[in-house]
Amino acid sequence: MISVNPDLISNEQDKLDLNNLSDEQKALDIKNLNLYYGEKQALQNISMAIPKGQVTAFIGPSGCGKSTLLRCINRMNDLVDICRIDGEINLHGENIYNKHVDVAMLRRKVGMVFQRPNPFPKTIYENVVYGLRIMGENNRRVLDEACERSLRSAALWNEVKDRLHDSALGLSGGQQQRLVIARAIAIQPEVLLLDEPTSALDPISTLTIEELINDLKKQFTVVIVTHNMQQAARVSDQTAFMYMGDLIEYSDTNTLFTTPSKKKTEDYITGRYG
Ligand SMILES: Nc1ncnc2c1ncn2[C@@H]1O[C@H](COP(=O)(O)OP(=O)(O)OP(=O)(O)O)[C@@H](O)[C@H]1O
Repeated sequence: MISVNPDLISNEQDKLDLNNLSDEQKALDIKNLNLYYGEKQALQNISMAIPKGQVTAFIGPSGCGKSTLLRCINRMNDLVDICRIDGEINLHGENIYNKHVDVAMLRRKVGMVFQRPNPFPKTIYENVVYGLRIMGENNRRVLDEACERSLRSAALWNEVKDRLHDSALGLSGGQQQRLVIARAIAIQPEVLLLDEPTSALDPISTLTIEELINDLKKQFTVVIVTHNMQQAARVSDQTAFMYMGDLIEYSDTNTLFTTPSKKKTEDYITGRYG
């Protein structure tokens, strides 16, 4: 049995009705999304609304389309030549797949952190302020403030404040992953996508990142892909279970792990297949 973080087991009346979120409550609204890699369809008619200021987890067996769906949210799949998408992902009521959408601008609003920490071979400071510099910000005071604020938000400030000008490559894996999170949040995105952010980390670093995720949702909407059901149960407010490109069940995390409504979900969470 998967144990759900008791902090997340809210009263019935506090639960969001995921099928009837108001526009103000929605960070993202995915509608009838289909995705094909060449001939192969990898996502089938996905519709779901992702609430603001919460953590939403995508879970499901390997190859079910979790990362593909996550990558759709900041159009990372545009980089895959054979990929074709129809349907909508609305951010502030506008479909991010509309022709005139500036993808660089979209990725400022929707940041992403990958499985393996990928700091640039630069100093800790330059990693954090990288996005701001690209946006043309060179004011030292602004950069210093953003650096400290982002490192504090990423729970890394105390560990690195005396070596901001050392290479980021000298940090441990867990510190590097928090640095990459600091880099992603320095430009103050609205949504943070985390693609298996702890799968390359040891248990202590994993715990630190999970605690961090809980804090990040005070400032950002977080969407996380995880292989690890316990992790989804610990960190997310709602969970989407996917299977072979279909969204099988999407509900608040407590309900999904304790009283799933679909047989496939139950089989998965009880370990009947993985
Ligand atoms: N670039 C690509 N080209 C062709 N097929 C792809 C590509 N990326 C993913 N796929 C296929 O799409 C399907 C979904 O893959 P995806 O990586 O989204 O699954 P996943 O649920 O994240 O899996 P995992 O947990 O193993 O990372 C799989 O069948 C995969 O082989």
